[in-house]
Amino acid sequence: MTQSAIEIRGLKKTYAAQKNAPAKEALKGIDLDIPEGSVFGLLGPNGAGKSTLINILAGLVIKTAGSVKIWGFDQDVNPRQSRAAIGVMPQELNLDPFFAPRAALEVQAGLYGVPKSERRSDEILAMVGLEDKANAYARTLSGGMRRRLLLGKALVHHPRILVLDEPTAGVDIELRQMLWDNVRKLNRERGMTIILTTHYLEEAEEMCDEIAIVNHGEVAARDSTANLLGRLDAKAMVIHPEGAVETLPEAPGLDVSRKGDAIFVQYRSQDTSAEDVLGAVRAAGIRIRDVKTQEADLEDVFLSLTRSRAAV
Ligand SMILES: Nc1ncnc2c1ncn2[C@@H]1O[C@H](COP(=O)(O)OP(=O)(O)OP(=O)(O)O)[C@@H](O)[C@H]1O
Repeated sequence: MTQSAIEIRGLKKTYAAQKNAPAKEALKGIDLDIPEGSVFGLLGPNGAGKSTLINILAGLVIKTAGSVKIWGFDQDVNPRQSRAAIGVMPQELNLDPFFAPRAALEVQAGLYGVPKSERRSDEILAMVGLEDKANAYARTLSGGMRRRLLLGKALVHHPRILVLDEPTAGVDIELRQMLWDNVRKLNRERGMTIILTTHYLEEAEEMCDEIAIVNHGEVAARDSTANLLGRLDAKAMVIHPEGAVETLPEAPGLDVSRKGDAIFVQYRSQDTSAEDVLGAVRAAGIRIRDVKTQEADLEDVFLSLTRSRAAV
């Protein structure tokens, strides 16, 4: 059986009430096992609790209840070992502006107590493509370079598990590709377990073996990427007719409604083709002036998953 790199049981986090805000239960009892050697995606809408979860793993936020084991080490019993097993690339570009990349890596290694003989700063700089910026001040680095340096910093203590919080939010295609390549390499060649949060379905599809969807502080779904995305094949077509429409088209598998003057048709691409939809529209005597198709986006995905879960 595959070992768990991370084992989370009954994890709860309530942020205390502030002057202007009531207490917030950000995590409501999460149980989650993340298999060793996997690339695992944490998806969820804004405010779902992903950052809270990751920050607890990273030791930056203190949990309210429950237990977390990282690489077999319970955070409460072996805090040092559990922290050493994990590296986190944060979302914010929070770099000390006075340190050049090589110095930043050395300082980080020092913080983690990595002996000089085991430091690999130049190797890491080469890996993230910053060897020619080794001695440039951080404030002179572009956003993309800063992000790569943050990835480097997360790796200095040779962690078994790498956590990437929204690694490609707002980055260009070239950097995204480079980050993906790096992450794949770390996973395949070094067996590193990777956990990433993302808003991009495409990224999750490309990178992750398994996905957990977090919603309102709970795990709403957890499955292999293929199974999960297969459940999300909802599509929609917006059809602008010539003239007014008396009767809406009807056919099995179609969910038809009006959207202003247009006709809005939702269907599943596994069971229904675009031709089936257009055929049903023509069969209702409607002449088509224009058509647009829409893929399900992440919001639809969360809605459909949370709805189907509520219905169980
Ligand atoms: N320090 C804090 N104090 C009070 N409430 C907080 C704090 N941090 C987060 N929250 C609240 O907890 C909930 C979960 O937030 P969290 O940042 O974990 O969500 P998220 O899924 O990471 O969202 P995003 O995708 O926007 O980063 C939100 O309602 C948020 O407002």
